[in-house]
Amino acid sequence: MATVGNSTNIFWHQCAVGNVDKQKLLNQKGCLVWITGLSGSGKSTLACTLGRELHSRGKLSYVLDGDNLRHGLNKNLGFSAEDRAENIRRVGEVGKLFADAGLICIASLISPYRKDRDACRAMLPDGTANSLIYLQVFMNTPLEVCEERDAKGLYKLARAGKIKGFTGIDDPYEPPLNCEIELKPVDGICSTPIGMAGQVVSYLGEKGFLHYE
Ligand SMILES: Nc1ncnc2c1ncn2[C@@H]1O[C@H](COP(=O)(O)OS(=O)(=O)O)[C@@H](OP(=O)(O)O)[C@H]1O
Ligand SMILES: Nc1ncnc2c1ncn2[C@@H]1O[C@H](COP(=O)(O)OP(=O)(O)O)[C@@H](O)[C@H]1O
Repeated sequence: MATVGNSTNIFWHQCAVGNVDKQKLLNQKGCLVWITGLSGSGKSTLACTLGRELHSRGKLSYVLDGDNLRHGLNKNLGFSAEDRAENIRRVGEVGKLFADAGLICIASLISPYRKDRDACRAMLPDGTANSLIYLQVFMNTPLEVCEERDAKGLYKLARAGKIKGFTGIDDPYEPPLNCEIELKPVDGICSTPIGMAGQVVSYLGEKGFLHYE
């Protein structure tokens, strides 16, 4: 019997089929690939391209996109630091469930605060002994490039003061200190989405996530 948060007198029910069985079934290892970066840095594009690349290799993945989840699961949250923290916490918990189901879960959220991202990392075990793992990908696209792209016109609105608390303009973004993969332009040129997804696929392959033995 346990007390967790505001839940008292609760019990953990163990199921017979565990995450190792599911990973064996799928011949892959469950994990949470967490993509962080500014709005317009290319997170969603990378997430979807990575999902497609994995699918073409017969690997099951699922994309949790911040913008999309705010249409449902997280529609009661805004962009205050507290709401962003709750947004990241919920997506971390959902990502953990997908990873537990044996999937390569790909989360793409701005997730501007280091402590919120680190809290998600801490939710998943450290990857030893076939356990689940959290891998952080930093889309280190400079603000000038994101603002120049301005695919949704939000930077223009933020600069005009019509959106308050916009990340990178009048709200903070804390770059990761401990990411597994950093993707940034070389000599001012961004790699293609397929090139970036290829880097992540290679990393997953090298670390043994694309098969189970
Ligand atoms: N104030 C403010 N700051 C940043 N972004 C804003 C804001 N208001 C709306 N948007 C839109 O919301 C998308 C980011 O949602 P996230 O859930 O990823 O944000 S966070 O992780 O909780 O910070 C973000 O999507 P992306 O551009 O895909 O990052 C924007 O479309
Ligand atoms: N690697 C890339 N090179 C050039 N443009 C890109 C790249 N990745 C994404 N884009 C473009 O940048 C814009 C923002 O991409 P998006 O994936 O929506 O970013 P985010 O999810 O971080 O807001 C889109 O117009 C997209 O086509």
